Amino acid sequence: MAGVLLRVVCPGGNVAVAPLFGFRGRKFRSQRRAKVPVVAAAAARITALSSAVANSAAMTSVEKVYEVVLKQAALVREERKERKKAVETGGVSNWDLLNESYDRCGEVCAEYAKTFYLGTLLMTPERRKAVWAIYVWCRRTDELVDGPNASHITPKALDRWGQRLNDLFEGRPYDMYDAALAHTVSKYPVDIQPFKDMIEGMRMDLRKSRYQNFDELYLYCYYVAGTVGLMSVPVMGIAPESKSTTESVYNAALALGIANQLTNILRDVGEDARRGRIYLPQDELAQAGLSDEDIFRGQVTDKWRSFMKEQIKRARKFFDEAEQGVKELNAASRWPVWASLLLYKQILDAIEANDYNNFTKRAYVGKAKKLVSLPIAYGRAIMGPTTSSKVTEFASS
Ligand SMILES: CC(C)=CCC/C(C)=C/CC/C(C)=C/CC/C(C)=C/[C@@H]1[C@@H](COP(=O)(O)OP(=O)(O)O)[C@]1(C)CC/C=C(\C)CC/C=C(\C)CCC=C(C)C
Ligand SMILES: [Mn+2]
Repeated sequence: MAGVLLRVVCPGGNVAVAPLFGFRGRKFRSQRRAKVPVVAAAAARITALSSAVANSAAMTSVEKVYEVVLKQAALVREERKERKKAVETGGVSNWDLLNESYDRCGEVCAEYAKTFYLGTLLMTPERRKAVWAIYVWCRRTDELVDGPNASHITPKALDRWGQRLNDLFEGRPYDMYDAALAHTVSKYPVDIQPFKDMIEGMRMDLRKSRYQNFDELYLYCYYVAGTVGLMSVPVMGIAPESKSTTESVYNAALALGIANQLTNILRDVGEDARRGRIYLPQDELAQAGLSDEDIFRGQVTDKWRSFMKEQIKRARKFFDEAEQGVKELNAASRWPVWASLLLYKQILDAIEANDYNNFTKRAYVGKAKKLVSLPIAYGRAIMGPTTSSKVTEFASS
């Protein structure tokens, strides 16, 4: 019987291995996917194309990332066709332990990310648990380079984290948190690629503290945040009545991640500079007559205001692109995603309200505005997919 073994490191270091849940004859998604040769062929063709093309140095980051989006969309599109019935959830032999794993993920999400947690409470219980599991893995990955032990992290440690990810996707989770994600990826058509790419983003954070141009910054934003969008779409679900191409929905999810990360960078300029990190593109700083020293000095000048206005304008463009895709999501997912989008986007308004002083003032959205955003998000969420038929599905054959 294929099963998920929970490897629990006990006090004193010995490892207990407990069957968490056995899938009676069930194949894990990665094994099950082999049953769908079309998916493997589509993915192989796109991988071959993307690796051939990706070798050409001329590819921009947007083109490189779009290759990933095409592959993700192809995988999900084929799974949607194959998934004739609701995903069976049987075969789990220890629901209590699994539900405790999900509950622990929910506690971490509530503790570390109140805004996202608020969004997940607007979801169906099944989707909420899956997003909690994804959130915890993302947070743990970010904490490797952003958390209290960041100074000890090495590329080798990231290699081990990547191996642990492979094990998780193959149904061998290391701990309770991994077990929740192992169940989530066996239940939803979530692919491992965005998770691997997020780890690549952490490698980038280890070796890079400056970004020469927006092409470099875009790739970083894809790695650490656009990936979250790609991870989330299979769980959020695309509305059955949507006429949009899968690629366009994935592009919107990618755009939301990019928009969030750009906003995060603009919010944390002072905090990041104090850690010796400047994510803002060097060429754009120079064009605005600004230097790293201006950022370390932390003075709000007219040059800085003018530079920040352009940066905020670009971040808003990515939010606008993301908004095109939210209405294509499953009805049950639109409210939390609208809420999360509107709340994060308002950080840009807060930076403007602070007269662009993101050196010493942390822009945030107050409780009143958060509360007002919920009914506004609900009103947006009622609007469903565009009914006009769009470009036919990308010909993956
Ligand atoms: C309801 C909802 C949107 C849920 C998504 C929750 C989720 C899985 C979030 C993961 C966030 C995370 C911890 C990622 C690790 C790397 C990281 C820290 C990314 C930055 C997030 C901000 O974290 P925080 O505010 O805590 O910042 P600090 O670490 O304190 O500096 C990021 C800015 C990226 C977050 C990216 C997203 C939430 C993208 C979400 C996109 C979707 C859900 C796609 C929706 C689909 C369409 C079609 C639009
Ligand atoms: Mn962080």
